[in-house]
Amino acid sequence: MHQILVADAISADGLQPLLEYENAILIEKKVTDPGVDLKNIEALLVRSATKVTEELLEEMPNLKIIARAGVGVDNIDVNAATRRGIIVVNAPDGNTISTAEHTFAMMASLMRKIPQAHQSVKNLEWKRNAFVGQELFGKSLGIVGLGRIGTELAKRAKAFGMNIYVYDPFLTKERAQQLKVERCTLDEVLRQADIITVHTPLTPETRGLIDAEAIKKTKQGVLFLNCARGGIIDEQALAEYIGNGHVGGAALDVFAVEPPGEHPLLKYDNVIVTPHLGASTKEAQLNVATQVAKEVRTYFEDKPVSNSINLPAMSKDIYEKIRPFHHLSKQIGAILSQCVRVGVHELTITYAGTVTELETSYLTKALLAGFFKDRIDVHVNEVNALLAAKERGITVGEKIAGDSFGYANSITVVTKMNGHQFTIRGTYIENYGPRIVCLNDFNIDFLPEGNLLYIQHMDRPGVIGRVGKILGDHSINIATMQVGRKEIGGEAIMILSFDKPLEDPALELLKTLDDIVFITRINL
Ligand SMILES: NC(=O)c1ccc[n+]([C@@H]2O[C@H](COP(=O)([O-])OP(=O)(O)OC[C@H]3O[C@@H](n4cnc5c(N)ncnc54)[C@H](O)[C@@H]3O)[C@@H](O)[C@H]2O)c1
Ligand SMILES: O=C(O)CC[C@@H](O)C(=O)O
Repeated sequence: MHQILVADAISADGLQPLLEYENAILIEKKVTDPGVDLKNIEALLVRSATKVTEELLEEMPNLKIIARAGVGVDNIDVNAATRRGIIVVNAPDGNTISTAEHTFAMMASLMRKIPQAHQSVKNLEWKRNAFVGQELFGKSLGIVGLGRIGTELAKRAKAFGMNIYVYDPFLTKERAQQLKVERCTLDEVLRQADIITVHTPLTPETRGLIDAEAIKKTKQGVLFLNCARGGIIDEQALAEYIGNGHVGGAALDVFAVEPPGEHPLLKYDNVIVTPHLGASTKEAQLNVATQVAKEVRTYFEDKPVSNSINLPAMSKDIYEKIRPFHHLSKQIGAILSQCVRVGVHELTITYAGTVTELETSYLTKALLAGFFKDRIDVHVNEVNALLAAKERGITVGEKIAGDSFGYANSITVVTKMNGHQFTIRGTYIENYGPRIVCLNDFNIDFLPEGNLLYIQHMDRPGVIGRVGKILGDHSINIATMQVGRKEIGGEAIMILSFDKPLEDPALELLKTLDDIVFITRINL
């Protein structure tokens, strides 16, 4: 049973895919609540309240997936999760419309002073002259960050007759033309806009993007909106420029620290605020909860997740194509690890034939995950495989080759250690399955599954018989046996498979046989 901790308030209807999943137990508690057994939690579902820090991850050794029911993952230490092989997924578009609508509502409210007028009437006043506003029509809206939310906002602002100026380093000319917005530098946006709104993620680059220097360049009376993340607009600078009258007002849904407490910005009448409500609609909460619940279930069903922050995205169709090679790569890595029981410093993986049409970097990571599986304490998967190799000084190379050795496809790994090298090649044969076709430069053909024994020996009469006798004496049934050699009388190999793991006494006796060069169990 997978234990899933729902640590923040997440729509119960949206959690349905997990509630209906017979292999999961849902625990709806905060991470700090007494009695929560963090050690056994395998999936953690959060919004923005729970801070998923490295310290928290240390207390959760079995955690495999963190799901953020929303867009921003700045409350999650993604690097720490990646190091531990924990997949981080989010719900990137479930709350786009709600947040764009909220930003629009904040902009309209700020321009028409609706919150202030509302409060005044509630205070039994009737001051019609005190709340003269401005029209949106004909005004210039500067959008910093034209992603999902920025784009939806731009469409709505266009419909209100606003002129849109956008700064987004990743916005193409074609896309700007299509959306009928003007592509500008940040300086141009700052100088031309009557209202400036930010819709970027909070990153080291965007933190303080709108600072005192930037605000100085804006028009007298400019209005600022922040419904993205606190900190993109420097709050101290904003307070200073509202205080000196240069900035005409601001509408803020987010703060650098939430809740903001006694904050200098809160004392100004021309600053309107909401408590991080951008995504707080029934529709958005249902969307994001359903998206992440499906992702977590998909993950536990061993299928590819679609919205991972730290794994390449893959559609179901692509995954179906890559799946057999993914399995083969893992098995190759595991065989390599068990055949080469010394430290390695270089691994080169070469792909040839039909497999090259797929995302081979994902296969390389799978091979490394198989390689590290029984070698190191850390749980290694496709998320942290490259990092695990780097941390251990292993250079990983990936190549595409034209020659697939007569097969429709081939995956070959060559590893280097102490002046030697070891090669394994596998292929996937349609309607037949995965096969290992080369092991330590010997041509062979075996299924990489189950309890195997790899014996390298001299090609002399009687060796196979003596091996068979020892196994028979220990009541070990040989399920399959494949042999290969390079030349008559030289070295040869045999790969045996058994119905149950080979036990130590038989292995030790086999090692004493003449003509045996190398022998090792391979458990897959
Ligand atoms: N208030 C809320 O409740 C709420 C709800 C949803 C999202 N958000 C916030 O809004 C942000 C945007 O969401 P989205 O779904 O539109 O994300 P998105 O990824 O679709 O868009 C982000 C855009 O920012 C641009 N960008 C990145 N760095 C930039 C930079 N230095 N300067 C200018 N542009 C830059 C990107 O190119 C991208 O187009 C999220 O990261 C999240 O923090 C807040
Ligand atoms: O969980 C929320 O309500 C906030 C979500 C929002 O900040 C996001 O980044 O998606």
